[in-house]
Amino acid sequence: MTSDPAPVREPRTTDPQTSGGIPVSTHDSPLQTPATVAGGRAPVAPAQGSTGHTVTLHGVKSFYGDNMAVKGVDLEYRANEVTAMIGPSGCGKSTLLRSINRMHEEIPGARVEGEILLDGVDINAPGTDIVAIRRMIGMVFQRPNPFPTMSIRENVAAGLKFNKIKDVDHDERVEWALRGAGLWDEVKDRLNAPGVGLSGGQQQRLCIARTIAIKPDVILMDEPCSALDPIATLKVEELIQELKQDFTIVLVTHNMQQAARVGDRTAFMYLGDLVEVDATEKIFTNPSDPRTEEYVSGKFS
Ligand SMILES: Nc1ncnc2c1ncn2[C@@H]1O[C@H](COP(=O)(O)OP(=O)(O)OP(=O)(O)O)[C@@H](O)[C@H]1O
Repeated sequence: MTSDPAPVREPRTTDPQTSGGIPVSTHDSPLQTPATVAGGRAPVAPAQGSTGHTVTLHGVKSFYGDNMAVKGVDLEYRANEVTAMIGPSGCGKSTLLRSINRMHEEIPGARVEGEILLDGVDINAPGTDIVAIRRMIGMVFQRPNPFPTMSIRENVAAGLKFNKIKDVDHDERVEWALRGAGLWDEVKDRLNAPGVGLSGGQQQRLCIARTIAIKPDVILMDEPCSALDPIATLKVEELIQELKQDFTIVLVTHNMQQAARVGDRTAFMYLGDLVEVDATEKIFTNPSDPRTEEYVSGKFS
């Protein structure tokens, strides 16, 4: 992080009008359509005394056609925590992640069963506004994916434009997000330069800035460091630690050291099942299930 004050610590609960332009709704749930009003929303009420947001999974099953890739997961992603998701290749980590912001269903034949609750509100309820969900549940992908024709500034402001968030000063929000992503000092003198001109690690932090610019409640990260060198990885890991003060973070990673460094809790998945979730230290030193023990001790990968 830079020496600048971490802007992501801005108390978001006092800032409902600029909290991402998520729909204000006259419906029972702020996720319901039709509801898009630029710039503000009635926030999904967080637990009293908390600024954070919780995602709760009840019996979540994710299918590709007849193939059940996620086999009934019960799990709570707690506010202001990083939950690391680990497990061997193909165990369903990414599928579960994409189910949480309704990206899974974009794949033909794919569907989800069970309940996914954001602060108690079912994101799959009939009439739910998918755009609103993706605004509240942001995602950072494996490979940095800045928009190739856009400048650094435009990349960060893109989410504000797409979501028609007009009642905030875009330049201020761009600076806020870039500071929050620990990138401001490196790019403040070249905001109009192309985003793709940055290094891989900087591009990933740019994508994180783009994600936080619309102030989501939850950030899903799918192996965000897998394309980065160790120094850039460390920077992004430090950033994740900072961001959890304002966001609920789910981090899919193949890198067990990363889970140990960054995760408050770690969830181990195997063959589509959630085997266990616990404090990261417990998972790595004294897990409850022998399969977890075997995996974290490197007996299979
Ligand atoms: N688009 C798809 N169509 C059909 N099956 C898929 C698709 N994507 C994933 N799968 C299957 O779903 C299962 C879970 O895959 P997923 O990518 O979620 O696992 P993962 O744990 O994230 O793996 P990795 O660590 O290798 O990324 C696998 O059996 C995979 O083959």
